[in-house]
Amino acid sequence: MDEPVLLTGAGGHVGRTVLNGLREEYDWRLMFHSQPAHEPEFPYWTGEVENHADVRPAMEDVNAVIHLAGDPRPDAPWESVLSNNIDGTHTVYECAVEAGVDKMVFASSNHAVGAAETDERTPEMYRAHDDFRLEGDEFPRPGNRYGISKATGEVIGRFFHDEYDISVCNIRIGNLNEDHPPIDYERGQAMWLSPRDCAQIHARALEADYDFEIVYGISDNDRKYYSLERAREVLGYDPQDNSAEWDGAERIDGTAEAVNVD
Ligand SMILES: NC(=O)C1=CN([C@@H]2O[C@H](COP(=O)(O)OP(=O)(O)OC[C@H]3O[C@@H](n4cnc5c(N)ncnc54)[C@H](O)[C@@H]3O)[C@@H](O)[C@H]2O)C=CC1
Ligand SMILES: O=C1O[C@H](COP(=O)(O)O)[C@@H](O)[C@H](O)[C@H]1O
Repeated sequence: MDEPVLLTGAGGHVGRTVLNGLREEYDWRLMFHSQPAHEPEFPYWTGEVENHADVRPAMEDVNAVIHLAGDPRPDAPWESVLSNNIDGTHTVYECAVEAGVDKMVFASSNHAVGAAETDERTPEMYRAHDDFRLEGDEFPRPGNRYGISKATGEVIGRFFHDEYDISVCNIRIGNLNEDHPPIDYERGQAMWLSPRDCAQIHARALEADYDFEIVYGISDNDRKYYSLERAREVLGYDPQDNSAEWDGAERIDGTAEAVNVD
């Protein structure tokens, strides 16, 4: 893709991971919440994603958007997710279609289906021998208000795709909080997304052809309970990492390849 790509939430953890992995690959436009500490190497804008006047100028000449900005806290209060996540995502879509953007990649979350992890299924579903999988075509089942906001973001995308024909890929991101799998946390190891797999799935989502998709964004973890089939089939995603290859913060085979964020 030669045309500019807008990255919202560029200063956050996922944003820095995507940019770090794909810096050379795209003509980036960045959106930050507030003035970044260091001068960015790409054109950038600052502001609130729920504010049309802040977002619209950043969309000019943009072909695709990776929309990450929002409140990422699973325990975020309703007022915050309503404004930052739901209203913000609606405004980003509105500005995108006004500007003629072709493609939106939206940071959805495992929490859009968090309540599928029932007492009956857990903790077995977090273990490698268990073959339960969520495919991505099931009805959302959020376990908190943050999850409601992410499921709503997917539905907002459905509307804008059907009404305005923008291509939409919702990536239900698992856990990208460290550059190694979470320690002593089976659920987190099951949904770990390594930094390089994070960069790859976003690149594939920018390059692939699709109408409206929901895929899971995790590494190829032995413990997984999210299917990677749709991401492989539609995006050509080919994850390189697996939380089972790690012992705590160290790779079992001793290689130190991968994966720093900054
Ligand atoms: N880190 C993870 O493991 C996961 C993250 N996600 C999603 O990925 C996205 C990025 O998450 P992280 O980078 O981890 O969070 P983060 O908090 O590090 O980054 C979010 C960025 O969005 C900005 N932001 C928040 N509200 C804004 C607003 N109203 N207007 C403009 N900018 C705003 C923040 O200032 C921050 O720079 C979020 O949408 C989150 O829900 C989803 C699943 C897992
Ligand atoms: O959507 C998100 O999910 C990750 C993983 O969830 P957790 O319940 O295991 O922490 C979370 O850490 C991140 O903040 C959130 O945005």
